[in-house]
Amino acid sequence: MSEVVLATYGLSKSFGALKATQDVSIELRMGEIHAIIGPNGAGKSTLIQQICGALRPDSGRVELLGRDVSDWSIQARARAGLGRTFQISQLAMEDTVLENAVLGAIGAEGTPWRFWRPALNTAELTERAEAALDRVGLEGLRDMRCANLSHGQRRQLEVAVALTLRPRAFIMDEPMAGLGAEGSRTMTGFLDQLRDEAPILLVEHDMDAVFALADRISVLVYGQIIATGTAAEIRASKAVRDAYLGDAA
Ligand SMILES: Nc1ncnc2c1ncn2[C@@H]1O[C@H](COP(=O)(O)OP(=O)(O)OP(=O)(O)O)[C@@H](O)[C@H]1O
Repeated sequence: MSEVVLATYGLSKSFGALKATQDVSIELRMGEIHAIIGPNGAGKSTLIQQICGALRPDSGRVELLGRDVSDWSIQARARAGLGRTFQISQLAMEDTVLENAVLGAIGAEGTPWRFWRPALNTAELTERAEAALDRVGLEGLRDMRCANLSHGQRRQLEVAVALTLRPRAFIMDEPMAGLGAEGSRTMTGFLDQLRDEAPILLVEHDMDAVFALADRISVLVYGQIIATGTAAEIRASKAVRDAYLGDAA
């Protein structure tokens, strides 16, 4: 079995009486896409936030590349190789595609934010940013203002920004959200290739994309993982049908 890159052990988080995640243990292995699915309010965002370091769990721990990162900041986890794309865009709309990617690369180096404009001349950063744009197919749009990109192109740029960190593991929160059929196909094809570079923990409501991409799927319901398995195993699971997928399986 391939190497575990990212793992949670017994992550629990409550908001008052509400148990948003309960004893969640999952593994992300080299080369795989592991999807987390579940109904609205199941705890998917809460889980991701605990993995990224935005929310402190009540109990449990997070390991990245075999190191316990539970007490590390978001930035420290990112520098250690945890790449992330967000549900809500973090792009600087007035800046160009290349400038946004360079911003990501600067984040990777830990350079203070205010120095970023002069840093545009730093060949290494620009090279890293250009390589990431190349990788997502946006190389022809490097001088376009981000505000002028289509929604799908912005999603691609968000992945490029994350790629400038040279992540060892990716966390993606609904990368298909708001994409039309063609945009979803493009993104699906892209994620399919990306998994070889860095495994992806994928939270996604688009079940066509999940079943097309995921090597393994974990189903989260009321904060608990009720099943983990291949797409075929998850489709066949009575517990999953009853709790979530119903006839969609
Ligand atoms: N900061 C918070 N304070 C109180 N309750 C919260 C907070 N964040 C989330 N919750 C609650 O925790 C539960 C899990 O929410 P979460 O957003 O993690 O679910 P989700 O699976 O990501 O949902 P969706 O698919 O709709 O994004 C929900 O009942 C939500 O209302």
